[in-house]
Amino acid sequence: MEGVVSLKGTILSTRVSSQSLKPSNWKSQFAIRRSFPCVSMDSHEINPSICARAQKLDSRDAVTTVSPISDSLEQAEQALKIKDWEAAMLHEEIAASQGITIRRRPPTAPPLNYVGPFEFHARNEPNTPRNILEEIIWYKDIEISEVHLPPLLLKERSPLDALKKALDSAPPTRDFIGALRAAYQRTGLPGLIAEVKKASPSRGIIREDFIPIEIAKAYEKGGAACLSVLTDKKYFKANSSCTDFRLCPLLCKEFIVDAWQIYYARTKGADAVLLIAGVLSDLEIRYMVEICKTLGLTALVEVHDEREMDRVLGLEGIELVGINNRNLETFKVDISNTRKLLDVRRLEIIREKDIIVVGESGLFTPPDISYVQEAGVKAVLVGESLVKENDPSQGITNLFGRDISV
Ligand SMILES: O=P(O)(O)OC[C@@H](O)[C@@H](O)c1c[nH]c2ccccc12
Repeated sequence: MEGVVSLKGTILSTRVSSQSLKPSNWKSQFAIRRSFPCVSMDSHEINPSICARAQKLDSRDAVTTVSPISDSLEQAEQALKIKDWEAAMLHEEIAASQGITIRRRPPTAPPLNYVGPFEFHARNEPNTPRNILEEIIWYKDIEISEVHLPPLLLKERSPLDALKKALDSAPPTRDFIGALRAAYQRTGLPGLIAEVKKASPSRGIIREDFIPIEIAKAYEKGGAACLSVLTDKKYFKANSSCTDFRLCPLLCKEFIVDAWQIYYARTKGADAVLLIAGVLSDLEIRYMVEICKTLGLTALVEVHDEREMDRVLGLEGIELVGINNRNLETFKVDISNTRKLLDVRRLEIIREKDIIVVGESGLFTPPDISYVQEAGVKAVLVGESLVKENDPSQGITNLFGRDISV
């Protein structure tokens, strides 16, 4: 069985035999030291016993140095994978303590994406995703890191070092929030983030003749302040990575579970990325928002319920918050969700922190736009109602009840 392991920054291909793991001895075979290059764990955020385990088990983003006591690389690889899996289990504990119901990985066995002896792990009930968001998240992990996409794994085709190098010559990012503010001031209506998406798990194929660049151009002509491009291939049928149209500022709409994806999006022309609070812990959001800032990207942090909203409003450095009217676990859409989350107390925090709120999903008519605007949003994210129009540019005029391009 083929396996790949990165030791001391070198990518090495190894052959992993199904026999190579002996659970009783893998821990004693190797000394594993890890360091935390950029994450500091605030002990006040996490309960002390978790914190103690965190120090023991370390973080998924840690840099790993392995000193093989025996000369078997295969066993080193297995030890690393088990360690990683243990750390992921710790993550689940932290996430659960913050009310996150989406499990990042199957709970009762190492995830499907692990090769080697774990490939025969049981497909029992807890290892079946409970809803579509969980399924997407589990698959995303496989897609970016472990699954064998020919000829190489996605992450290994573009390792972080290569992405960082590519960024040295990348054009600067454009001001996503600035564009939304300017549109709001110019039109008196919420700034439009117009979404380029071919399909979704809830709606199926939305548009058959789907040419992203044509749709993007029509959006810009119709007065969109920013674009959003869905890049998930399996569930949203995207046919490109975050295409850099070089039109208005661009949001790369991905299910981000790994900081590597942020770098990748930046090299593909993104000016902003989506962070979903229902999937990411507070620490991860803070960490990823910091990465975004160093890369000049805007983070749109998406919430769906009150608990997520309060978590996100309590974090430092948040500038753009999206309220998704669609429950990604059930697909139910209800635009009154925007109003429900924007009560007087939260609106006050939003004003104090100078946060822009984006109303997302299920917006089809001028009354829908007025409704979320009155609730307090200064921007909207709209896909389906525009994509399915023959002329998406005219779709924008219909949506706002007037031509917002002038
Ligand atoms: O097509 P709609 O209902 O106008 O929705 C657009 C956008 O809000 C939706 O695509 C979306 C919002 N958040 C997401 C997170 C992942 C995938 C998709 C989304």
